[in-house]
Amino acid sequence: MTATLTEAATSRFMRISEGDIDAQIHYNDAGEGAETVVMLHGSGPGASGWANFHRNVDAFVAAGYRVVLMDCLGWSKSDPVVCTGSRSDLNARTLKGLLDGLKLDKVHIVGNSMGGHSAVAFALANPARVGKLVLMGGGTGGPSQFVPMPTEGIKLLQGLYREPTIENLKKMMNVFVFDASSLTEELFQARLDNMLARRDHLDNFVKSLAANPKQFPDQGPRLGEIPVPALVIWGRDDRFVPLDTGLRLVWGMQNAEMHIFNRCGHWAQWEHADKFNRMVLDFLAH
Ligand SMILES: O=C(O)CCC(=O)/C=C/C=C(\O)C(=O)O
Repeated sequence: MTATLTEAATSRFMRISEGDIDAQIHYNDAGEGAETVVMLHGSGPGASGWANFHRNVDAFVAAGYRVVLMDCLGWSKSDPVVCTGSRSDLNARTLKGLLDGLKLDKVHIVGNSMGGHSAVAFALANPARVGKLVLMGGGTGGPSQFVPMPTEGIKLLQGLYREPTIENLKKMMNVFVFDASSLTEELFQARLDNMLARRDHLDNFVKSLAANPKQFPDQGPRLGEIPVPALVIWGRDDRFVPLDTGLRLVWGMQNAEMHIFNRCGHWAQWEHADKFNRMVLDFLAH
């Protein structure tokens, strides 16, 4: 039986020099498999690889994968940044620097929300380095055709960056998931602690938005360049990035399929962790 992994035991740092990036990156590294799965977190205040994927790491390591959770610049224990261009491209360049440092030629990528946007940017810039893609609630196939943008969830997220209070955090997280009764005081507190530990990250996100409100440009016109197998996973009740933007990804990519969970918000990997883990592991293996 595999022992439960901890954030502290898997925590690592690396200095990265990649183009205009010269920064220290934090990541978690677990397992020793021949194939590696990189997991990329979303853009909420206090997000991190571990916060987003703590219900998934064990299952992937137990299935024989090495799992790397990269904390993007501007989140968690990675260096601060003000991003005035495409944050998807910035994250993709950072990931390239990390993979070069780890001497990993090819990886599978699981991206949550902003992580999905960044995974698509990485696949477009480094096509030979991606095995399979799993995109959950993200990928930037363009704006929703049905839901006013920015969505209710994104407005709450930006409000929380501007005023990082427990009240605003609860408002955002209640919209995050389908079943808000699954959110515990312990989870709120952990997220609040993460957020307030790095006020510089919060301030920098607000400055980045002021400099460039379109941090995640539409990659829709280039989706057809992506040939690798892609599994698109969405929550029917996603109030951050609406379901129809997921359909556009399946429409655009050469080799994509989609699974929609009902009774599921923006965090499928957490709300439906067991089924998510089984489905993604099956997709990676076949
Ligand atoms: O603005 C977008 O399109 C992306 C929004 C996003 O990444 C939100 C993610 C939130 C989390 O996953 C989180 O805070 O844990």
